[in-house]
Amino acid sequence: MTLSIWRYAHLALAIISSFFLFILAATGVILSVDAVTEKYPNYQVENFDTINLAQALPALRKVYPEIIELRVDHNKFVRIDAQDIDGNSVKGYIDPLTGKLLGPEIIKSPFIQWTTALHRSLFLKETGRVMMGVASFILCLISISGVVLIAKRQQGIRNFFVKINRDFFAQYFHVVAGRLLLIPTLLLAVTGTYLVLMHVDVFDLESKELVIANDATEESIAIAEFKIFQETKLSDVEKIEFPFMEDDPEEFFRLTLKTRDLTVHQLTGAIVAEERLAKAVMLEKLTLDLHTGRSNILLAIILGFASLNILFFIYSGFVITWKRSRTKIRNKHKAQHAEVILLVGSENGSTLFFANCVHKQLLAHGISSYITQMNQFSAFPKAQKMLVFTSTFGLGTAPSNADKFHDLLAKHPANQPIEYAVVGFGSKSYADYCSFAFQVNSLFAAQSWATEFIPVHTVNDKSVDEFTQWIHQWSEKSLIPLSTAAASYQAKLPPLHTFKVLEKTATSADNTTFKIVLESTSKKKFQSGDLLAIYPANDFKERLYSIGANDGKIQLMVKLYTDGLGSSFLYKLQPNDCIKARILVNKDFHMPQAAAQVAMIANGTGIAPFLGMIASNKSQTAIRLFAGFRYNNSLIKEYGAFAASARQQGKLESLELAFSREENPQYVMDLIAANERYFIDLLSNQGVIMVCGSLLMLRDVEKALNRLTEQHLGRPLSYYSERQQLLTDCY
Ligand SMILES: Cc1cc2nc3c(=O)[nH]c(=O)nc-3n(C[C@H](O)[C@H](O)[C@H](O)COP(=O)(O)O)c2cc1C
Repeated sequence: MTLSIWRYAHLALAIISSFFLFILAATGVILSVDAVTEKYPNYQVENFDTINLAQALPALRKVYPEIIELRVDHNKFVRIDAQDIDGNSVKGYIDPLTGKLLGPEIIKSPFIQWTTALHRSLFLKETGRVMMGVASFILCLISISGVVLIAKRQQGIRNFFVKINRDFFAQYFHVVAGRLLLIPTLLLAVTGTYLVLMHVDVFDLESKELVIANDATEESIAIAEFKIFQETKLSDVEKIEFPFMEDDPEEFFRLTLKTRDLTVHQLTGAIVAEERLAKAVMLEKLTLDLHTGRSNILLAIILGFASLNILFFIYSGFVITWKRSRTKIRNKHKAQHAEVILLVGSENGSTLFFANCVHKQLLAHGISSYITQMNQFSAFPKAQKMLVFTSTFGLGTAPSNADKFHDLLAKHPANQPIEYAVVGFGSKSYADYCSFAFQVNSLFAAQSWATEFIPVHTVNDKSVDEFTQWIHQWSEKSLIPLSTAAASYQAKLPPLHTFKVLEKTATSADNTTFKIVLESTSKKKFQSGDLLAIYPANDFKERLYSIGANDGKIQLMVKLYTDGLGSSFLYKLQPNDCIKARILVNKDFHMPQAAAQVAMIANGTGIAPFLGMIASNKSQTAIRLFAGFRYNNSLIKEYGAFAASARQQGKLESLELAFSREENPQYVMDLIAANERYFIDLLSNQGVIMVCGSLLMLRDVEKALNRLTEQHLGRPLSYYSERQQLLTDCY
């Protein structure tokens, strides 16, 4: 909870000031480049810091009989405004010991002047300065809240600089750059704020005057003898105004030094008046040096990077926020009425994304699903199933939207039995891998009303493959078909394409399955086993069909349900009609390339991808097809004809059929039992079994195969499925 307050403060401050910070940072980068480049060409002379005025001024007077002004800038370049012996006006950088002209006066380009004005005040004068000052102050607060967030993330300030595990690019670099450039960023922010405060007269800038009596009796001496000139280094000088008329005792040298202003008698060298600068003015100069890096090239470069990094912070900060908030929780059903409850613990939004993909599919299947954050856990009187999707943070602790779950679960016990399943999202780079998910699993296990539906499952680094493994398990046990295609759980959905209907068969009294052949108008590539996602109601409701690829065309086998949204939509289509759909690559259910032997087991429309795989079995893999149907109807005759032709071409070894509603009812499990030896040999010889069709059939097939492997091979079926020797796609 406390994390949230800091995070919200950090975010709110960033949002409020982002526009101004963007301008400050972008112009800051330009000005820092200018601060670096203005040091080239280098007009600083050797041993500059040792030269005093008693050395420099007499030498310069020889070369320039009339000097109006001498300035020493923050680069330690000496600039003169004078007339030379020939009476020519000279304005430029000189060697203070020889008077040699080193280069012309540099005037800031209009672009730099424009950038400076924008940086300081947005061209809005005093109002703009105040706005930029406030933005700088907010940057201080953002930096401070950022430090707190990093400390919390690192489990304490002691671990501030401990290695950071990479979650995703924007977040990783936001934190890494935040740590690296914290000091320069704070420096920019504090000095920027102070400079604005100076300009709005918050501090006393009055110089204090201290008049020293002039000793009128002193004799005239050469300026090289002036004590004050001997004591004053050029490096302490900002500006010297020379007397207008030489020898006139009423005309003085006026020296603006770093810490004081002096009026010096031009004949005797006596200090006539001295004004000491207020501390605030000196501090302002120092602040300006620190803010601009104008007096130190290394500082200018570091500050330039810090400014550039502020731009990156703005970008990465918004990416993080977008990722956290991109998945919107939308519920169609009320919590009190929902049968399936999805509880989500997510810090950065990725777990919520996975959970929401499941939620949407459940809704599309007409299941009353309700998704909420774990910290919103309350009474769910109609719940039958609870699915927990949670990440782990810190040292195995809850994400911030799940930290109250422990208490809430105890507070709201259910009055009905509920089956739960927990999916943990984490990273193996942490010692406490998914430990919060395990804690939650144990919490549920301790509730009298809760029964574990399937064991806790972990997902490392947001692996879609590992997540679909859980989907397989959960679907198979619940008989609720969820997509096992990785593409269904990726943030970037494949694009929609237009598909033209080429052919569609009709259903008949003894056959409710029809075939529809589609062609992609954009020549989109696909393989048998991929899925076609259609949107019959033109909304989020998605229906998936297994693709059988046939000569570059998509062949679907669809069972027509009178109230089926997807099947009736497809059945109404006529040749030449076009639909929008997307192809979801289902690489876990492609024809295995390395296997010498493949057994294909299907029931009903599950035969569709196998028809395509057999038709394109050019490598003549030894395929046997085992298929179960209800009736031996006209469609089966077509399959028979297809199989006979495939066998002739060497693409298929055999087709074995089982009919459940004919005389001597049989199921595919009976076909497996009748071919025991074949299946045992196939698995021991690295062959692959593919299953497509109903989840119920899959469950029975797996039972039958497991019995075989345990009895004859001494291993459970899971041993072979882990080795990709059992591929399934059931619904
Ligand atoms: C600061 C931080 C601490 C983390 N701590 C753990 C941890 O202790 N155990 C773990 O398994 N994963 C840990 N992770 C990894 C996340 O749990 C994992 O990236 C997860 O997928 C993030 O999901 P979310 O985006 O829904 O929050 C941590 C990640 C971050 C950024």
